[in-house]
Amino acid sequence: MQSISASLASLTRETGPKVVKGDPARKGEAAANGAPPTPQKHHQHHHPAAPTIAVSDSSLKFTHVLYNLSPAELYEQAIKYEKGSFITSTGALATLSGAKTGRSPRDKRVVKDEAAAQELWWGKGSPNIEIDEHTFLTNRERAVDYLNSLDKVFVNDQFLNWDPENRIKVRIISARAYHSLFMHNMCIRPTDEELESFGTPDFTIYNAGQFPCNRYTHYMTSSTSVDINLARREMVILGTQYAGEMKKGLFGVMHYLMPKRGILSLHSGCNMGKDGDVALFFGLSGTGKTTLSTDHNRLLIGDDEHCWSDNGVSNIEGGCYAKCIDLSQEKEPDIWNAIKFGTVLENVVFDEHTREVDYTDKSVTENTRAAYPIEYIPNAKIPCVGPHPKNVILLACDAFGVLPPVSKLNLAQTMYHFISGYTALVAGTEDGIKEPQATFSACFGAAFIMLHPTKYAAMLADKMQKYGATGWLVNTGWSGGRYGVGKRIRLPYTRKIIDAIHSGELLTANYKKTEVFGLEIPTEIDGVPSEILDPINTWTDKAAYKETLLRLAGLFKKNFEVFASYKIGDDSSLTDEILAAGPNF
Ligand SMILES: Nc1ncnc2c1ncn2[C@@H]1O[C@H](COP(=O)(O)OP(=O)(O)OP(=O)(O)O)[C@@H](O)[C@H]1O
Ligand SMILES: O=C([O-])CC(=O)C(=O)O
Ligand SMILES: [Ca+2]
Ligand SMILES: [Mn+2]
Repeated sequence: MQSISASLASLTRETGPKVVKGDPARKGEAAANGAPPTPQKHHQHHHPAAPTIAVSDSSLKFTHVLYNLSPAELYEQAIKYEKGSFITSTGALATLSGAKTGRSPRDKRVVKDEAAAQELWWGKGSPNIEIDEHTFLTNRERAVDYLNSLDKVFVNDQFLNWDPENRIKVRIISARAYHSLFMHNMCIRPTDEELESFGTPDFTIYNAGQFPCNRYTHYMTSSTSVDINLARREMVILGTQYAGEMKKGLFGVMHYLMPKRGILSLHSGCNMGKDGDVALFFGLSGTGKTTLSTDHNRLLIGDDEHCWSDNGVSNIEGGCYAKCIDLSQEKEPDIWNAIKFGTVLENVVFDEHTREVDYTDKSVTENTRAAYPIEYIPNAKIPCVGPHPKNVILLACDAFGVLPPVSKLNLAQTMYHFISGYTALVAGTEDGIKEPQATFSACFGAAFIMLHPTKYAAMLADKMQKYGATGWLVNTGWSGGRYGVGKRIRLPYTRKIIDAIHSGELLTANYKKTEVFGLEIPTEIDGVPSEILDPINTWTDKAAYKETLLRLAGLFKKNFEVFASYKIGDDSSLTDEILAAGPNF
C-alpha cells in the first residue's frame, strides 16, 4: 500500500488523497480496515523546476485501491459501473472503449532528455515525437489528479517477459475495470507469493484515459496524449480509453530496455512444433500473426510480442489480443473457443436478448478485439519460452496482389524486407472500391520501436546467422488480381504453406526466381494449387500485372531511400548486399 500511495502522490503537493484498500461500495469495511492514511511523501526524484510543495484539500478524501482483483470481481465492477459492459452468451465481458477504437500514434510523445536525444530514433519516420520533461510532468499531474479525484482506482502489479532473467515488473493504475481486466489478461499474472514480494515496480502506467489532456499544453495537438518518460520509468495516458495503448506502450518500453541487454524485441507471433522447431511470424496489424501462430498442430508461445536472447525466445506477454472481425468457429476454432469467461471483448455488437455476438458487425469499428489469457489456447506453451527460431516468416497482406504467396529469402533479402516492413491493406470499404494503400513500417513495428531500425535489423541478422534460421516472405493478401479484382488468399492455403515451411518440405522444393523482386518461389506445395504460386498465372490481365508489380517495386525503392545511407551492423558487405536485395528494374 505504501508504494501504491507513493505512486499516486502528486509531485507538487504534500498531501494527496488517502489511499485505502477495498471497494468504496462495501461501506464500513474501509473504516474497519483502520483506514491507513500512509503519510504522502512527495516523490524522491526532485525536479529542479518543481513548484514549491503545497498543502491541498485533496488530503481530505479517500481513494480506494482495488488491487489485483480477480476476473470475477472485475466483471462485477464493470457491469455495475461502466456503461456498455455486458456478459456475452459465451461468458466474455463485452466492453466499449469509447471514442477511440484503435491506437493514436500521432498523439504519442516521448520525453527527449539528454540521454533520449542521444539514444533514441528521432525525426523522419520515427514514432517518437518529443516533449520536454516539464510537459510530461504537467500531463502526469493532470492524470494523477484525475485518478485521485475518483472514489476508487484499479491497480495491477504484473510482469512482462517469460524469460526469468529479464522479467520486468509493471504497475498499471487505471480508472476502469475494463482496463484492469485487459491488463490482467495481457500481462503475466503473478502468483500470490510473487505478489507478496513484488516491491517497487520497474515501470508504471497512469491511465487516466477518460480524462482529456489540455490541448493548450505545449506540444499537444489534440485532447489525446500518450506520454513515455524513460528516465522516470512512467507512462501517462490522457484522452483515450483504447486499452491497446497500454499493451503497446509497454512494448515500446521493452524495445528500449531489451536491446540494451543484447536482447532483440520483436513485433511477432511465435510458435513451436512438437519437435521443438520454433517459428517467428512478423507482420503489421492484420497480416496474420495471431491467426497463423495460433495453430492446432503446434504449441503457441505468443501472438504479438517476443524477445530473442542468447537463451532463445520468450513471450513478453501473458495473453493474446485477437482481431474478431468476421471470426468464425470453423476457420479459427482456438480463438473462437478462447472467447469465454474472463475474456475482454472490445467494441463488438451482440443480440440484446441472447447476447450472441455478431462478429460480422462493423458498426462500432472494424477493429473489434478479444483479449484473453494465453492459457485459454489449449496448446499454449507454458512457460512461454522456446529455443532459437528455425524459421523467420515475414507476413505481408499485399492488396496489390503481386507478391507470391510464399518466397524463400536469403539473409540480405530477409533484412531488406524486415527493414521495409511492407503491407497493403484496404481501408474502409463503404464507398465502393478503394485503392490499396501501401504501408511501410520499419521492423514491422515502426510505431513501437525506440532505436533506429538498423539497430534491430543488425541484431536480427546476427541472430539469424548465428542460429541458422531461414527467412520466408508470405503474402496473406490478394491473389488473382489486385483488391477489387482478385480475392484474398484462402486461409487454408496459407496454412498449408506455413505447414510446408514448418515441416522442412519447402527447404528442399524446386524454386524459380521472379522478375523485379528477385524472389525464389517454389513450383509445388502439397495441398496448394500450383498455379497460384506464381501470381502472374492468376492475373487475366498480364499487362496490368506487370504495371502493378512495377508500381509496388517503385514504392519499395522510394521507401528504402532513407535507409540507404545507414550501415547495418559492423559488416559493410552485409549493408551492400541488403541494398542490392530489393527490387531491380
Ligand atoms: N490467408 C490469410 N492468412 C491470414 N489471415 C487471413 C487470411 N485470410 C483472411 N485472414 C484474416 O485476416 C486477419 C488477420 O488478423 P490477425 O489478428 O492475425 O493480425 P495480426 O497480425 O495479429 O495483427 P495485430 O498486430 O493487429 O494483432 C484475421 O481476421 C484472419 O481471419
Ligand atoms: O496494438 C494494437 O492495438 C493492436 C496490435 O496488436 C497492433 O496494432 O499491432
Ligand atoms: Ca495479433
Ligand atoms: Mn500487434
